[in-house]
Amino acid sequence: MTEASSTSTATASFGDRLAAAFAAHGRLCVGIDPHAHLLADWGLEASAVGVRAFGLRVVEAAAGRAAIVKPQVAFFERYGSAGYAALEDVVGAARDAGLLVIADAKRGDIGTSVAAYAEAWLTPGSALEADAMTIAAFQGVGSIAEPMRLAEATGKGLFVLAATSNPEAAAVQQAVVAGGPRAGMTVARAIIEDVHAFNQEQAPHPFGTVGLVLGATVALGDYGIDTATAVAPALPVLAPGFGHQGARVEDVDRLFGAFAPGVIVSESRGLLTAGPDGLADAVARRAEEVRASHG
Ligand SMILES: O=C(O)c1cc(=O)[nH]c(=O)n1[C@@H]1O[C@H](COP(=O)(O)O)[C@@H](O)[C@H]1O
Repeated sequence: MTEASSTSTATASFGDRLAAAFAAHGRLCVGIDPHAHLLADWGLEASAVGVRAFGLRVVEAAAGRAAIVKPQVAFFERYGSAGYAALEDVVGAARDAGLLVIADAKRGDIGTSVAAYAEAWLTPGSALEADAMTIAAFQGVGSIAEPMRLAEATGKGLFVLAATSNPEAAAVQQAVVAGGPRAGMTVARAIIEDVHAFNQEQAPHPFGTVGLVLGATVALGDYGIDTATAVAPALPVLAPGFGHQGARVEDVDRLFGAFAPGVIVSESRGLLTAGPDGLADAVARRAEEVRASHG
């Protein structure tokens, strides 16, 4: 087998797929967050039927206009097994429509338990199969070693919470690591270093398998994060906080510095308030603004 043919038969990594999605559709991620008030505004009932219809409508509006959708699992979980069935339909429809799906599940636990969460979202053929999931490493980055390996093996991605958009997280994420090889670094910075080290051990791709969640509402310097660091350009960054939480698309380069090439601009309510009839146009406009401001 030639080198070229062996490459073409290998599973594409999440980093390869993310780069392709950026090139085809830009960096906008549309959040699927069926809040109760949005369901009411959209004329949908507060039920599993309502969140299913909401999610499918967002998928329809995002397909071909944005690269990524991010269903917020919590809003589906409220309706128990029927909510999960609705989520399966929404995730499946999004993937069929060519969108990358980041399941916003924010799982975290001891290693054996978090490994099972990762199997649910990242195993090809599983009922909830997504392209990536959000995950918490506040029980130690070592606790997510198994999900990191699974993602690498299956061409899936992970986004590890590091500096989140909510202000009340600052005291924890700016705290200083007490021991081990990252002693003296902030928690947020230590997570970045560990994620980068994992990606470095894998085959090179445009972006690593494991990325970060860095809120667009926070000053990364306050978290001990150097936005000029050389590790940054290869890291996918899920950046929530645009729109409703106050961050602006035109500030991406200023906020993220060297991380900007990997930044996914994520927005939920700011787009979803356009309503079912206005959403497609709102997504198209925001995607264009993102493209105009940072490629
Ligand atoms: O992982 C996330 O997506 C996330 C991380 C973070 O630091 N802050 C944050 O707001 N989020 C999620 O991003 C979405 C933000 O929604 P809007 O504020 O409506 O755009 C919600 O689903 C949050 O759960």
